Amino acid sequence: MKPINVTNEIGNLKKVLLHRPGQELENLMPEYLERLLFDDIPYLKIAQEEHDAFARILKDNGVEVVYLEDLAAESIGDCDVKKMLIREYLHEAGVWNEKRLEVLMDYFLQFDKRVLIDKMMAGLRKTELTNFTKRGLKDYLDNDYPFIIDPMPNLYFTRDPFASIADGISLHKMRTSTRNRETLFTKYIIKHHPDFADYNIPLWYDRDDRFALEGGDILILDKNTIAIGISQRTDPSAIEICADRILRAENDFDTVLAFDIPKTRSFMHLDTVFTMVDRDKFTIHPNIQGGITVYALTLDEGKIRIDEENDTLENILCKHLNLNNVELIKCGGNSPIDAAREQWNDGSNTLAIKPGEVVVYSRNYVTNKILEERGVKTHVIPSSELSRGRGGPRCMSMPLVRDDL
Ligand SMILES: NC(=O)NCCC[C@H](N)C(=O)O
Repeated sequence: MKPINVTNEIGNLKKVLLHRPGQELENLMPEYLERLLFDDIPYLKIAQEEHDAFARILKDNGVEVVYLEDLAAESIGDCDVKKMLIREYLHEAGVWNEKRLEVLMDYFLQFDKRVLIDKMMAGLRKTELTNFTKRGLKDYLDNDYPFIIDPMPNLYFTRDPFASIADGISLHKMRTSTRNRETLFTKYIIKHHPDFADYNIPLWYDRDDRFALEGGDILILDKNTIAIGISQRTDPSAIEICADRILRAENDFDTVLAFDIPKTRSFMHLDTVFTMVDRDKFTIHPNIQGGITVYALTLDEGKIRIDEENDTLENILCKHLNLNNVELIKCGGNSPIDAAREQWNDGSNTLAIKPGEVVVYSRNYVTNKILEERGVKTHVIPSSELSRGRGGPRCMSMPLVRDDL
């Protein structure tokens, strides 16, 4: 079996990548929430219990669950790789002072692989380093800043740093430096992990590419069609570059639909406002139904051709997915109050585990009831704490293998 195979959004989910939230959440402080892209501080113990319930539901439904932290640790086959990873991690965390680098290399090298990965993810408090002394000018200026290395609290949103597409991945350049560091783990996994390294996995985008692209914006609507959001997190030029590479490769994809969505935090990624739940059913944020523009990117005589689609979202989806009818299921139904509240908690962000079966957050009960009434089976997970990071079940998962449809 190829290590990556994803040609749709809703086929039987076979293997998925998660990250169990860890100490990185305990390093969140009110002062720095905005920069770290959080709106509140989850209670770690309960967040872990909720996350375990998520993983349990997936496993009970035949999905193999693998964890980012395990794969990253298993990628460190020898001491050279370990050193390379730590060095790159430190550089990307903004450490450049030679003396500080040396001390931190020694600090991280003392740990076994799995503990090392947890430590890297958690970040480093000044109090954890015995004899922390001021080295660079920055240390004098940041006197009150409690971290030597920032935590990576968004890691449990495995949807974003890379996306599985056909037998390859797009490895992302993230919009913000806090999230860009996350993609380093994927880089090492595909290069060094025994389950991935031998496959020469195609890269449709790379973290060294110039423009921002995030996985929450990428939805594989069917084996021919990929949707990518032009959003607060994803640049149009990144979509063109990625589309060009995918459309030229040997696979069935022939169209990339670029959805121009509002560039605001509440619309963050395309999957914040639009997910696929069945062959012809989608959840949506009520506000996108009327007013979004979609551009169809195809290859025409070896060059990317762009067509602006001037039609309703329903008609655009019917046309490209060869369907007679599609159902758009509004988050929160017809009540603007329920819609706003449940949208805040990712009511439109569902993870399909097979056609017409999705994982959803318990707190979005209005939307969940509507889904059930429309014939969609919901697997409900607890959601008091996980939702505080502003992502739902789709954001918290990256499919590695799905059945083709
Ligand atoms: N695909 C997604 O919408 N992921 C959710 C990411 C939430 C995270 N706190 C962020 O702002 O990046």
